[in-house]
Amino acid sequence: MKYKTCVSIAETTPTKTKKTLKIALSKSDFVEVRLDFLKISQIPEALELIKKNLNRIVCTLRPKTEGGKFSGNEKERIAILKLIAEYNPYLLDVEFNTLKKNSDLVKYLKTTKTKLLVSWHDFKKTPNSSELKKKINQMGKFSSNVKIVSTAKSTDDSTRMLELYSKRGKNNLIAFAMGDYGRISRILCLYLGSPYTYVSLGKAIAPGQFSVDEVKKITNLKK
Ligand SMILES: O=C1C[C@@](O)(C(=O)O)C[C@@H](O)[C@@H]1O
Repeated sequence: MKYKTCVSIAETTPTKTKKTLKIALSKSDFVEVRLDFLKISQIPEALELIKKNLNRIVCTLRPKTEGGKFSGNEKERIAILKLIAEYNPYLLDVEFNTLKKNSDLVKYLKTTKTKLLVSWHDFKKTPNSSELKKKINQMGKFSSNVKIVSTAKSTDDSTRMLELYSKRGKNNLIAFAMGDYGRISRILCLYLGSPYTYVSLGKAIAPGQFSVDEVKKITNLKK
């Protein structure tokens, strides 16, 4: 069994994105390109530069309200999400809150072949089990690829996120917690069925992220 990684990259120019992507792809199964770190005008160029590798790329365009850096307005973000969908990446990450508010976008994405990863983050805490389960059920209405990420303030918070794997039904679930207390869940999620875990190339872009080398060392202990 191979435990898979997804390196998150967050560069600020299309050229740097391409360069870092090459390194990331040589070390990791998948790469998440955080397109929200680019200026709006640079995103089409970046997509052209990386299109050859999009079958291993998760595209993310996170708004500021969800912890991202996208600098434009929501109308612009929706238009760019539609553009990204045309490139048919391995997965297109779209927030649950965005999908709930934009039935037009949901309809449009259905007309493309793009596989959607519906995501939800809590940057402050880990909700209780029943809230988490309810959330997953609601998210599953948009896609069978579901990602739910919380912030752990205790080991118990982290465990609660991992318990979700026994309730995932038919969903491809990615569930773990950010923060120091969540670090263990970034590894254990792999052993519970997560398709991959998010890692960095060295500098963490989210609280508690391991580097790709660290995760490889750990997962190679058990083959
Ligand atoms: O949702 C996630 C997970 C993440 O926040 C992490 O904690 O590793 C990193 C983000 O780039 C990605 O979109």
